[in-house]
Amino acid sequence: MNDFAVGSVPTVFFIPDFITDSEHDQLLNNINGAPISKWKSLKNRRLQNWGGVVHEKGLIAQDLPPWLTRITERINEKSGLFPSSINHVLINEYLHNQGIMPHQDGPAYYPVVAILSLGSPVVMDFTPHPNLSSSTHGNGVDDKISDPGAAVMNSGEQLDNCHPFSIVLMPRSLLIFKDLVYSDYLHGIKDSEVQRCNEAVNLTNAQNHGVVQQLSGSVKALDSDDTVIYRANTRVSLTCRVVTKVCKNIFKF
Ligand SMILES: O=C(O)CCC(=O)C(=O)O
Ligand SMILES: [Fe+2]
Repeated sequence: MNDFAVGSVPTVFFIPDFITDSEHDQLLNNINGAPISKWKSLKNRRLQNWGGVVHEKGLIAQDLPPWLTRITERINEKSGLFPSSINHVLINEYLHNQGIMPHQDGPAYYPVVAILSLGSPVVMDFTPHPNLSSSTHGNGVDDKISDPGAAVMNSGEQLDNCHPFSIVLMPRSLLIFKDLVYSDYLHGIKDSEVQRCNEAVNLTNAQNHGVVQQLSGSVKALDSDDTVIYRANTRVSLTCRVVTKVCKNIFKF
């Protein structure tokens, strides 16, 4: 995996062409073919929850469908970073002007997350927030937003190696982050249609994939010489994780 480490903060890995074009399209077909009742609408995106419900006491597990285990098993094998089979997949769908507020994933999950991207590229921003590491709750399913205003650092010491960074998530790519970045950073996607990526840790790679360009015209909060991505269509992502505690025999009395 070290071949795929990106940026200067350890524990972030990016594999640009993790799946083929046809696997990409098959996944989208399966996702779009799921019953409409499988979608849960949130304020700024909609999602499908696979693997069961993440409950306070653990996962009330349901088997993942074969079209998902095919991919989660490959992620497990290739990364070697998960302690057991991936048992939970959250599928998020974002329209071209939707995003996800900066947040930290809940403590129910083992601190490694793999995000497979489909559809439109987006920029994911990471912001250090060491104060959060021991203070979050929730299951990561709801839009639980940590207050970015609370990101006040009491001293610079802890942050010597911690600075904000961003990554361009191209379709078919796999992002994995863990440990420090999982616990001490917030991650989010801006809800803007044009996203700045001048300093993305994988900019060269994104340029090679032809997903970035120079800003044309003027866009609020962006400079004329900014390198950007234009989100022309919908993005769908698969957030794959391990819920360590699984409720067994929940309906057995
Ligand atoms: O869609 C993404 O890339 C990120 C999703 C995410 O952060 C989450 O579901 O916790
Ligand atoms: Fe997340």
